[in-house]
Amino acid sequence: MAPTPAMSHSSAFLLPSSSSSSMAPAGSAYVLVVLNQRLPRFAPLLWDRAQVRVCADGGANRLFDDMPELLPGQDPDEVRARYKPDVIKGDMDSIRQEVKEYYSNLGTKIVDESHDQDTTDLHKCVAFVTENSPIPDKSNLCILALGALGGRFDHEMGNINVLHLFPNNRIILLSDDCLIFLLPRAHIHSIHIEQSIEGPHCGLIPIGVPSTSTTTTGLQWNLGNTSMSFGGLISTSNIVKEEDVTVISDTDLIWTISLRQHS
Ligand SMILES: Nc1ncnc2c1ncn2[C@@H]1O[C@H](COP(=O)(O)OP(=O)(O)OP(=O)(O)O)[C@@H](O)[C@H]1O
Ligand SMILES: Cc1ncc(C[n+]2csc(CCO)c2C)c(N)n1
Repeated sequence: MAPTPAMSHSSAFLLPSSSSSSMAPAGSAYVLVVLNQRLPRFAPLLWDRAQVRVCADGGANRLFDDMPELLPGQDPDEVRARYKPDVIKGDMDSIRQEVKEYYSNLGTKIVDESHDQDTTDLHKCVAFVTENSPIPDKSNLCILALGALGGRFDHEMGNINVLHLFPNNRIILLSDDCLIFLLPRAHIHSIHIEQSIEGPHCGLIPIGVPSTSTTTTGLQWNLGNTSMSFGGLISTSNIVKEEDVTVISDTDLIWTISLRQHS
């Protein structure tokens, strides 16, 4: 039998610049996707670490309005000119005209897909990144979606669906309060916990299909060859207990962990 492939995960991209281990994990190429919710406090930090920056439709309004507020004491016009997205993509029903013109005049590529009313703006942006982004080695790509959680429930579910639509891409959904990513089935997942910025609350959730066998280490309530399903057991309000958590499961699972508020 072929050995189970290993996959490691880390939130080191959220470590402050002063931290000794704050650099992106070796080789990761970050792409930022700004969604249409208030920018999280760490947006400027992740912007600087990203190689490509994309706004999903109304996300461009948030960049325009919120970035100067996150950087008080700096000239708002200079901030706006400095934080110029590479691409704005979506069905363009939420971006304000003045914002579209402003970034278009700065050279941002505008991709209007108003004809497609069957896929979300996040879906459109992830498709753009995986198909067209200038990053040469797509295997190192990690897409950080800002403002993906904590808002309208239909949007949150649409965002989680994007994780399942692109199971072979690393996509992390972020808000000020927590992050979420997919653990594709049949890998041994090793999740390094950055204790200064995340935890202790976490969850492992089988969205879509029940798991018949999930095994974990490093949690207060570990699973041992346990099945999970909606209507049965799902792991919420769990607690990380070790620096590394391992998960193996026969179906895709969602991993979520709380973000510390002082970070
Ligand atoms: N309240 C929210 N909660 C979570 N994600 C959101 C929320 N609002 C927007 N998003 C994300 O930002 C993307 C762009 O948002 P935008 O408001 O431009 O979309 P939209 O298609 O115009 O929404 P709708 O027409 O349903 O209001 C969405 O595709 C979604 O991924
Ligand atoms: C069954 C079904 N439900 C909802 C929509 C609407 N919808 C889904 S994604 C999207 C674009 C949002 O920018 C819109 C309008 C649909 N097409 N099909």
